Amino acid sequence: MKSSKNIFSVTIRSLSFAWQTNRRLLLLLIFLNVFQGAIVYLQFTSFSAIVDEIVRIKQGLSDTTGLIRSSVILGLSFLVPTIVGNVVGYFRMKFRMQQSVQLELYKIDKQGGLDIGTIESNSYQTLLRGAQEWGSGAVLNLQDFIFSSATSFAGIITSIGILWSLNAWLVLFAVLASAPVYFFYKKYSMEVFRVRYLSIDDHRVIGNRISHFEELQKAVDVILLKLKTWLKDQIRDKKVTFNKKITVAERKKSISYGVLSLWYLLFLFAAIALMTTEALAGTIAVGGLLLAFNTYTRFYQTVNGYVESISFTEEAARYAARWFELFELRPKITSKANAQRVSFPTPPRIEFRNVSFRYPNESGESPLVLQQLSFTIEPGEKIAIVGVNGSGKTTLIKLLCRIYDPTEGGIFINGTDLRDLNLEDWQSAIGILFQDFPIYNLTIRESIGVGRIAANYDDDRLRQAARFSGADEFITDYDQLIWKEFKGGIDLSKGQHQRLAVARMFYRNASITIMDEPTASIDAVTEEKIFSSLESNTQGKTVILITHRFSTVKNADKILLLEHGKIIEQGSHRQLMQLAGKYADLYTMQAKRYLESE
Ligand SMILES: Nc1ncnc2c1ncn2[C@@H]1O[C@H](COP(=O)(O)OP(=O)(O)OP(=O)(O)O)[C@@H](O)[C@H]1O
Repeated sequence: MKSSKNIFSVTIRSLSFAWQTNRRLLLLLIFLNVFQGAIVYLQFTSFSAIVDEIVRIKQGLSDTTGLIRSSVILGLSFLVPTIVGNVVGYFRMKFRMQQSVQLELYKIDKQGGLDIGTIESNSYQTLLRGAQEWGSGAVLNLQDFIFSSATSFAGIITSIGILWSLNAWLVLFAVLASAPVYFFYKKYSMEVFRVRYLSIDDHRVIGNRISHFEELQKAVDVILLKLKTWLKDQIRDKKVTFNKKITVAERKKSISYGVLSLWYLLFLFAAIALMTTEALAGTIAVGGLLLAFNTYTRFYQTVNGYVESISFTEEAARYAARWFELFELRPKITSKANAQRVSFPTPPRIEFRNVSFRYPNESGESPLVLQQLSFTIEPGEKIAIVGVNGSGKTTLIKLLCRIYDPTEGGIFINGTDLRDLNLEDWQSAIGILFQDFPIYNLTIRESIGVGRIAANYDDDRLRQAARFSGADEFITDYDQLIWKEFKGGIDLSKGQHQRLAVARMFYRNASITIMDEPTASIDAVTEEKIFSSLESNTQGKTVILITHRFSTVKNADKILLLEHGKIIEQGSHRQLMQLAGKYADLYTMQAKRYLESE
């Protein structure tokens, strides 16, 4: 019941999506499918008319006029569906392709507008995996179901009409013969289906294990760590278990179908007995007998086919529902309706006032990762944030970029609460390089240029950014594609990728530049070069640097030391060293290790 409700509501939504994107084609297809469902019965009626005409001619009761007319109709009843079938095939293909593009674009549109909190939530990820399982095919299959329903309904109604006109008992027999079909499909066909789809996780594991033999990085470990047998055993075990389950389900299905066929035959015999008795009594002609038999068997086939498609569609509906749930998601971090439009050609004053934060968590309250943070960043200041792993450094800058909003307290930009500023305006004033930055499979020009698309890949600006980051040392051609799988594409080392990412930040040239471990994979010489470029080219701009290398923070105007989400010390390097607290300890420890290793 629940699944029928689900299939119904999701099918209506897929219909409404199709209606919004191409209603003309949708209506045309529904009409043509209804036509296809009904026209086949014209073949049966005209054929039975031919038989009756022949009998009458033989008995000398008629001339050939009726025979010729019925023959022409029979010919047309074969010709027209063939033509219509081809037309329907073409339009269905066109419709499917159009819908598939529309669905993907609509999904991207929705996903692109979401906030990070939603994207990283478990429920969103589950939803996404569900939607990806069948891809847009899940929704397209539902739309196909609408068309096949049109054909089936037209067929069922026409055949009931014909059977009724011949003998009302035939309708009862046909309905009773078909009645258990749904139950059998639901129980046994779906069982096979369910085994397949419940094994999706196992198939995922199999796919993952196979990937160890196919992907270069993993294949290296397979050879060096001798993982072949270990992986092969896992693949075999999963496959054998799956095969056993599917064999059991298939066996049950074929036995149940045997029982179903016997039930059908029972009513078929009853129908044949009824009709032959009538034919012998002369209440119906031989043609009528033929028509009854053809219509009766066709009715059963149509119901059978339709029920099978319902079972399949119920499964598709489950996945299609994920698509529609995705479409309904709304970002939680948005601009207020009356948000203040701003632009920051020069950096603003930033103030954190008693900011506390916990990550959104669907399964209960997560711990506070930032607690009562209060500090200011004056325009043009160079700030460094240091602290051990997990102390909250990255989280702090995520709040500043308004990827999340504080749980308590507020961030004030030139005195205005960040939540009252236009989100896009604020984010376009910031350039941020995260430690796990993305690698773009683009050309070098694009890979740097995406830092500010609006600057339109300005050549001088690109070259300057590459020089500042040290990326110019390995760039020979700005149109070189960084994608090894493509012909002529190249791969870069981790550090080279990071240099490009830093170049992207220089190219962005934002009023507030934030860099989270920007030189983690970069050699010492280039690191030095990047920091001196940063110093000389960000005059008057605010720079926030997160790092574990204390040697790189000495020149910062202000250093914040975080521990367990709290600022435990803040000040310049000199002030903190004089304080002789935790910062001084950490700095001295690192410096000592350098000196010892010399
Ligand atoms: N998306 C998230 N959801 C839930 N908790 C998170 C998330 N990201 C980070 N945390 C938690 O918040 C705390 C602070 O993490 P954060 O990444 O800010 O630390 P960090 O100081 O930048 O660490 P590192 O030096 O390792 O980069 C950690 O305990 C971490 O587990």
